[in-house]
Amino acid sequence: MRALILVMDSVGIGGAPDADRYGDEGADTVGHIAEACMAGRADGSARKGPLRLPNLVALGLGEACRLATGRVPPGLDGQAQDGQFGCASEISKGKDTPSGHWEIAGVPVPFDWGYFPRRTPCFPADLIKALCEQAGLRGILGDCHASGTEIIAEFGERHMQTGMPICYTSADSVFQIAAHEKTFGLDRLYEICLIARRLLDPLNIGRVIARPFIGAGARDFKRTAHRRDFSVPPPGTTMLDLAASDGRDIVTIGKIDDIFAHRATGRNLRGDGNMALFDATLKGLASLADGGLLFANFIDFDTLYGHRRDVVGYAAALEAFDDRLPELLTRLRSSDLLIITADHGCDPTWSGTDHTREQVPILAWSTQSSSPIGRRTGFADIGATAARHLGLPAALHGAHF
Ligand SMILES: O=P(O)(O)O[C@H]1O[C@H](CO)[C@@H](O)[C@H]1O
Ligand SMILES: [Mn+2]
Ligand SMILES: [Mn+2]
Repeated sequence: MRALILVMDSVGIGGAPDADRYGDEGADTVGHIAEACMAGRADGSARKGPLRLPNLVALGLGEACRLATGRVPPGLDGQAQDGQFGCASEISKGKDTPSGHWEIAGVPVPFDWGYFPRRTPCFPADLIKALCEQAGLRGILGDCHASGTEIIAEFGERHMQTGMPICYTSADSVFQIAAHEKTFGLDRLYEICLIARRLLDPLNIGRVIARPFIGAGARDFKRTAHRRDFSVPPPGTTMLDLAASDGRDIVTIGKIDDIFAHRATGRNLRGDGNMALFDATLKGLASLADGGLLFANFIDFDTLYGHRRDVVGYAAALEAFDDRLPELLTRLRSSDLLIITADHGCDPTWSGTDHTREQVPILAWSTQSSSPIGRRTGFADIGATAARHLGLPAALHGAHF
């Protein structure tokens, strides 16, 4: 008996009841990608034609979309055959990665994060002064809201010439630092991130993110897999904490350990990209002890395609993930529970480059019959269900389905 939670980062399915408060009314990551595919607007070298997700549809993705928005996205019709499906809206106010993951694990965020204003410079002058003094920097570049790939194209060469790191933010509660892996150095980048982390605690900033990149010039800069997130710890007892206190085996895949500030994150397996992360998931599952929990994050949907507003890439990534699912399903035991979900949306057809407030799918594979999941308020029901499956005490939030 084991429990697996797979988070497809940013794979929202529309219909968040409070989307208008975020300027996201109508945003629908899966729905809009499926529409673009059906209309022939997502044909490229990586893929063509209507969106094909037969395994996710068999797990109930199309039906979950119908619950969230009232309609099945084109190409995703089909009954759920392999499990129960549902959708959930988020309680936490932030539409960011930690808020979504912590809420899944039973800890909605009860406070407002600190954010930086949408103006340049966006960071408080005394913060940057302290950072430069403590880190021995002569200054920073950026100091604005930006897309991470665009800002390294803009400032990367100047960064290489001057040694000043590129600092930027987004609609999330983040302080991101981009620097060249070779000329600036990875260790030095992590070191200044830790200094920034301490300085940003009083401002209630959720994450400092190291964004290393390589390349000789603006045309070939490429971000590397050495990204690190320096998160504040979750503000309550998560299902990971409960599993760890009970001595359970825990395997985390990808950036889950960073998201939970390395608290009760067990053995962590990483991989560069969704396919490597899927390999790591299979490997982690093979070694997962009975009664254990595997918690995985698949980041490419969000970072490579959602934020880049790349519909073709996003559709291809969904299809590639779907393609791998049978490998996982055949490795499950009849006593296991698998839940596939998401942490927020990042509609690649939406304006800007930020996340979108959306509901998330809940696709649960289990041979034990259970009642329909339906529309849930709060992602915490996901963790509550996994905890109950494992016979763990319930976290403070969430009701099992
Ligand atoms: O544009 P990039 O650097 O990918 O940044 C994105 O990644 C950050 C963390 O997930 C978000 O805050 C978003 O802005
Ligand atoms: Mn995310
Ligand atoms: Mn993101």
